[in-house]
Amino acid sequence: MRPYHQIPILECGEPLMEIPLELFAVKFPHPYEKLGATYGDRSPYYLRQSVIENLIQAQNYLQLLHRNWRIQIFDAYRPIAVQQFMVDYSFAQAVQDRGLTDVELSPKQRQEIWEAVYAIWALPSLDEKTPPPHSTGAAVDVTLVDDIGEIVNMGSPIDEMSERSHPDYYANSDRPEAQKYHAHRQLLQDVMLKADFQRNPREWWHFSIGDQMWAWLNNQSNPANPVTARYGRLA
Ligand SMILES: C[C@@H](N)C(=O)N[C@H](C)C(=O)O
Ligand SMILES: [Zn+2]
Repeated sequence: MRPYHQIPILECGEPLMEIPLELFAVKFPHPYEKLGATYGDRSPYYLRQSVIENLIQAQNYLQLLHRNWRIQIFDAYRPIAVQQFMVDYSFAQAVQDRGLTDVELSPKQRQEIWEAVYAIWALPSLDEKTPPPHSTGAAVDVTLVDDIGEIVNMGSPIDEMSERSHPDYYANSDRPEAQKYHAHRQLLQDVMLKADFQRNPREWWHFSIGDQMWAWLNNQSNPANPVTARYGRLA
């Protein structure tokens, strides 16, 4: 259980729709499809209708500051089966990165790796009260591309299982490079928050509106006006 799972969900029934990809930059081929994840009759480029509207707003704010920059969509809707696929993939990858195989893992090593996996991935829970954020169609993983179509350097890749994924990892550095990464992360956060998204406190790239994490973060900063989640699990 994460703290945001205490938030009640009052599903509003808003449809899941295809993101108008021509308006944004898009990570292609999709990183999880490339690994073999399957989406049935939907694709990872779906979100709830008003989440798409807010994402367009965020990009409009961005373009007031940098006329030809765009939000790049890395991932959006994720069925529970894909959440499970990515959790299993990330565990296997972490085992391999340590130069080990599954059968060689001690119970302590196994536990450490699962902790690292679940530090950035949500549990693929089938309980309707604790849906993984992307399975609600309310969460999106994004970065920025500049006017020549280059990905803006945020100082670490999306989905890296390390401290560098923390939004403020570079906040207090004296290194000019690090200060630039932090400024880029702040710019992404500023335009997304201006369009009412909230950012996952553990990941510089993950934003959502209307799910439990969003409601919990809103309630942390504005306890006098508590909100509930309006989007629950879709698949
Ligand atoms: C790991 C990243 N892509 C992500 O989406 N993390 C959140 C917490 C999730 O799994 O919902
Ligand atoms: Zn995410």
